Amino acid sequence: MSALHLTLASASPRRKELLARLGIAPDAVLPADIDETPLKDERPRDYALRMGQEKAAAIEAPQFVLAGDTVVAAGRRILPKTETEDEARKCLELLSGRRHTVLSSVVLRAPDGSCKSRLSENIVRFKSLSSAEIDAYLSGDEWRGKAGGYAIQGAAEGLIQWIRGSHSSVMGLPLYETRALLKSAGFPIA
Ligand SMILES: Cc1cn([C@H]2C[C@H](O)[C@@H](COP(=O)(O)OP(=O)(O)OP(=O)(O)O)O2)c(=O)[nH]c1=O
Repeated sequence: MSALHLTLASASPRRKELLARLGIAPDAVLPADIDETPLKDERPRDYALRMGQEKAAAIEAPQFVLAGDTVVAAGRRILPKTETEDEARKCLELLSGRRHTVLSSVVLRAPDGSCKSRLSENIVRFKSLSSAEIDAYLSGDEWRGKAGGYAIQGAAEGLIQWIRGSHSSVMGLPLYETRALLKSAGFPIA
Protein backbone atom coordinates (compact mmCIF):
# COMPACT_ATOMS: atom_id res chain seq x y z
CA MET A 1 0.00 0.00 0.00
CA SER A 2 1.22 3.44 -0.85
CA ALA A 3 1.33 6.44 1.49
CA LEU A 4 0.22 8.47 -1.50
CA HIS A 5 -3.52 8.88 -1.93
CA LEU A 6 -4.89 8.04 -5.36
CA THR A 7 -8.39 8.69 -6.64
CA LEU A 8 -9.43 6.95 -9.84
CA ALA A 9 -11.77 9.28 -11.75
CA SER A 10 -13.70 6.57 -13.55
CA ALA A 11 -16.96 4.67 -13.59
CA SER A 12 -15.28 1.94 -15.60
CA PRO A 13 -14.75 -1.36 -13.80
CA ARG A 14 -12.15 -2.16 -16.48
CA ARG A 15 -9.89 0.74 -15.50
CA LYS A 16 -9.87 -0.37 -11.86
CA GLU A 17 -9.21 -3.95 -12.92
CA LEU A 18 -6.35 -2.94 -15.22
CA LEU A 19 -4.82 -0.73 -12.54
CA ALA A 20 -4.84 -3.71 -10.17
CA ARG A 21 -2.50 -5.46 -12.60
CA LEU A 22 0.12 -2.85 -11.67
CA GLY A 23 -0.46 -3.68 -8.01
CA ILE A 24 -2.27 -0.39 -7.44
CA ALA A 25 -5.61 -0.24 -5.63
CA PRO A 26 -7.01 3.29 -5.71
CA ASP A 27 -7.96 4.76 -2.33
CA ALA A 28 -11.13 6.17 -3.88
CA VAL A 29 -13.08 5.71 -7.11
CA LEU A 30 -15.20 8.64 -8.26
CA PRO A 31 -16.82 8.84 -11.68
CA ALA A 32 -16.25 12.15 -13.45
CA ASP A 33 -19.43 13.54 -14.89
CA ILE A 34 -18.37 15.62 -17.88
CA ASP A 35 -19.81 16.57 -21.26
CA GLU A 36 -18.33 14.04 -23.70
CA THR A 37 -19.49 15.76 -26.89
CA PRO A 38 -16.61 16.13 -29.36
CA LEU A 39 -15.91 19.68 -30.54
CA LYS A 40 -16.57 20.51 -34.17
CA ASP A 41 -13.81 18.96 -36.33
CA GLU A 42 -11.95 17.82 -33.21
CA ARG A 43 -9.31 15.25 -34.07
CA PRO A 44 -9.65 11.89 -32.31
CA ARG A 45 -6.30 12.19 -30.51
CA ASP A 46 -7.08 15.72 -29.29
CA TYR A 47 -10.48 14.52 -28.13
CA ALA A 48 -9.04 11.53 -26.22
CA LEU A 49 -6.55 13.77 -24.44
CA ARG A 50 -9.08 16.48 -23.69
CA MET A 51 -11.54 13.95 -22.25
CA GLY A 52 -8.86 12.42 -20.00
CA GLN A 53 -7.79 15.87 -18.82
CA GLU A 54 -11.36 17.01 -18.17
CA LYS A 55 -12.14 13.85 -16.22
CA ALA A 56 -9.01 14.36 -14.10
CA ALA A 57 -9.96 17.99 -13.45
CA ALA A 58 -13.60 17.29 -12.60
CA ILE A 59 -12.96 15.38 -9.40
CA GLU A 60 -12.36 16.70 -5.90
CA ALA A 61 -9.66 14.63 -4.32
CA PRO A 62 -7.07 15.01 -1.55
CA GLN A 63 -3.96 14.19 -3.59
CA PHE A 64 -3.49 12.40 -6.92
CA VAL A 65 -6.18 11.77 -9.54
CA LEU A 66 -5.89 9.27 -12.38
CA ALA A 67 -8.25 9.40 -15.37
CA GLY A 68 -8.36 8.03 -18.87
CA ASP A 69 -10.37 7.99 -22.03
CA THR A 70 -10.68 5.54 -24.90
CA VAL A 71 -11.75 6.63 -28.36
CA VAL A 72 -12.37 4.50 -31.44
CA ALA A 73 -11.75 6.33 -34.70
CA ALA A 74 -12.16 5.43 -38.35
CA GLY A 75 -9.91 7.95 -40.04
CA ARG A 76 -10.82 11.31 -38.52
CA ARG A 77 -14.26 10.11 -37.56
CA ILE A 78 -14.90 9.51 -33.86
CA LEU A 79 -17.22 6.54 -33.37
CA PRO A 80 -19.89 6.71 -30.66
CA LYS A 81 -20.23 4.68 -27.48
CA THR A 82 -23.07 2.67 -28.93
CA GLU A 83 -26.39 2.82 -27.11
CA THR A 84 -28.61 1.05 -29.68
CA GLU A 85 -28.19 -2.13 -31.65
CA ASP A 86 -28.59 -0.20 -34.86
CA GLU A 87 -25.76 2.15 -33.93
CA ALA A 88 -23.51 -0.78 -33.02
CA ARG A 89 -24.33 -2.53 -36.31
CA LYS A 90 -23.33 0.57 -38.26
CA CYS A 91 -20.01 0.69 -36.38
CA LEU A 92 -19.26 -2.98 -37.00
CA GLU A 93 -20.14 -2.67 -40.69
CA LEU A 94 -17.76 0.24 -40.90
CA LEU A 95 -14.95 -1.57 -39.06
CA SER A 96 -15.40 -4.87 -40.93
CA GLY A 97 -12.37 -5.95 -42.97
CA ARG A 98 -10.33 -2.84 -42.32
CA ARG A 99 -8.04 -1.28 -39.78
CA HIS A 100 -9.07 1.46 -37.39
CA THR A 101 -7.46 3.42 -34.59
CA VAL A 102 -8.06 3.16 -30.85
CA LEU A 103 -6.67 6.04 -28.81
CA SER A 104 -6.35 5.82 -25.05
CA SER A 105 -5.27 8.69 -22.91
CA VAL A 106 -4.15 8.50 -19.31
CA VAL A 107 -3.84 11.59 -17.13
CA LEU A 108 -2.33 11.94 -13.67
CA ARG A 109 -3.24 15.08 -11.72
CA ALA A 110 -0.79 15.92 -8.95
CA PRO A 111 -1.72 17.48 -5.58
CA ASP A 112 -0.65 20.94 -6.90
CA GLY A 113 -3.21 20.57 -9.72
CA SER A 114 -0.65 20.08 -12.49
CA CYS A 115 -1.41 17.28 -14.95
CA LYS A 116 0.77 14.85 -16.86
CA SER A 117 -0.77 13.08 -19.83
CA ARG A 118 0.17 10.25 -22.15
CA LEU A 119 -1.60 9.09 -25.27
CA SER A 120 -1.42 5.58 -26.60
CA GLU A 121 -2.31 4.88 -30.21
CA ASN A 122 -3.32 1.43 -31.38
CA ILE A 123 -4.33 -0.02 -34.71
CA VAL A 124 -6.94 -2.78 -34.71
CA ARG A 125 -7.86 -4.91 -37.70
CA PHE A 126 -11.17 -6.77 -37.84
CA LYS A 127 -11.73 -9.65 -40.23
CA SER A 128 -14.38 -9.13 -42.90
CA LEU A 129 -17.57 -9.67 -40.94
CA SER A 130 -20.51 -11.46 -42.49
CA SER A 131 -23.97 -10.25 -41.54
CA ALA A 132 -24.42 -13.52 -39.61
CA GLU A 133 -21.29 -12.75 -37.60
CA ILE A 134 -22.49 -9.22 -36.89
CA ASP A 135 -25.93 -10.54 -35.87
CA ALA A 136 -24.34 -13.12 -33.57
CA TYR A 137 -22.15 -10.49 -31.94
CA LEU A 138 -25.07 -8.10 -31.47
CA SER A 139 -27.20 -10.82 -29.90
CA GLY A 140 -24.90 -10.58 -26.89
CA ASP A 141 -24.67 -7.45 -24.79
CA GLU A 142 -20.98 -6.67 -25.01
CA TRP A 143 -21.38 -3.85 -27.54
CA ARG A 144 -23.58 -1.78 -25.21
CA GLY A 145 -22.02 1.53 -24.17
CA LYS A 146 -18.70 0.60 -25.77
CA ALA A 147 -16.76 2.97 -28.00
CA GLY A 148 -17.01 1.68 -31.58
CA GLY A 149 -19.60 -0.94 -30.60
CA TYR A 150 -17.25 -3.69 -29.44
CA ALA A 151 -15.12 -4.79 -26.52
CA ILE A 152 -11.79 -6.49 -27.20
CA GLN A 153 -11.94 -8.14 -23.76
CA GLY A 154 -14.91 -10.27 -24.86
CA ALA A 155 -16.07 -12.26 -27.86
CA ALA A 156 -14.93 -9.55 -30.29
CA GLU A 157 -11.35 -10.68 -29.85
CA GLY A 158 -12.26 -13.73 -31.94
CA LEU A 159 -13.07 -11.38 -34.81
CA ILE A 160 -9.91 -9.30 -34.55
CA GLN A 161 -7.08 -10.45 -36.83
CA TRP A 162 -4.38 -8.39 -35.18
CA ILE A 163 -3.67 -5.33 -33.14
CA ARG A 164 -0.64 -3.05 -33.19
CA GLY A 165 -0.33 -1.49 -29.77
CA SER A 166 -1.39 -2.90 -26.43
CA HIS A 167 -4.39 -4.91 -25.36
CA SER A 168 -4.75 -2.94 -22.11
CA SER A 169 -4.87 0.30 -24.06
CA VAL A 170 -7.63 -0.88 -26.40
CA MET A 171 -9.52 -2.17 -23.37
CA GLY A 172 -9.35 1.18 -21.60
CA LEU A 173 -6.11 1.94 -19.73
CA PRO A 174 -2.65 1.81 -21.35
CA LEU A 175 -0.65 0.05 -18.65
CA TYR A 176 2.82 0.91 -19.96
CA GLU A 177 2.05 4.64 -19.98
CA THR A 178 0.11 4.44 -16.70
CA ARG A 179 2.97 2.70 -14.94
CA ALA A 180 5.43 5.33 -16.17
CA LEU A 181 3.25 8.20 -14.93
CA LEU A 182 2.63 6.64 -11.52
CA LYS A 183 6.23 5.62 -11.05
CA SER A 184 7.57 9.07 -11.86
CA ALA A 185 5.15 10.53 -9.31
CA GLY A 186 6.62 8.25 -6.63
CA PHE A 187 4.06 5.46 -6.47
CA PRO A 188 5.69 2.23 -5.36
CA ILE A 189 5.58 0.06 -8.47
CA ALA A 190 8.02 -2.78 -8.78
C1 LIG B 1 -12.65 -0.47 -28.03
C2 LIG B 1 -13.13 -0.82 -26.66
C3 LIG B 1 -13.91 0.04 -25.94
N1 LIG B 1 -14.34 -0.29 -24.69
C4 LIG B 1 -15.22 0.64 -23.92
C5 LIG B 1 -14.87 1.07 -22.58
C6 LIG B 1 -15.81 2.26 -22.41
O1 LIG B 1 -17.14 1.88 -22.18
C7 LIG B 1 -15.74 2.92 -23.71
C8 LIG B 1 -14.78 4.05 -23.66
O2 LIG B 1 -15.36 5.07 -22.90
P1 LIG B 1 -14.59 5.92 -21.82
O3 LIG B 1 -15.27 7.27 -21.76
O4 LIG B 1 -13.14 5.92 -22.09
O5 LIG B 1 -14.80 5.16 -20.43
P2 LIG B 1 -16.08 4.85 -19.54
O6 LIG B 1 -17.23 5.74 -19.94
O7 LIG B 1 -16.33 3.38 -19.51
O8 LIG B 1 -15.60 5.19 -18.07
P3 LIG B 1 -15.08 6.56 -17.40
O9 LIG B 1 -15.22 7.68 -18.39
O10 LIG B 1 -15.94 6.78 -16.20
O11 LIG B 1 -13.66 6.28 -17.01
O12 LIG B 1 -15.39 1.88 -24.62
C9 LIG B 1 -14.03 -1.53 -24.14
O13 LIG B 1 -14.45 -1.87 -23.03
N2 LIG B 1 -13.26 -2.40 -24.86
C10 LIG B 1 -12.80 -2.10 -26.09
O14 LIG B 1 -12.13 -2.94 -26.72
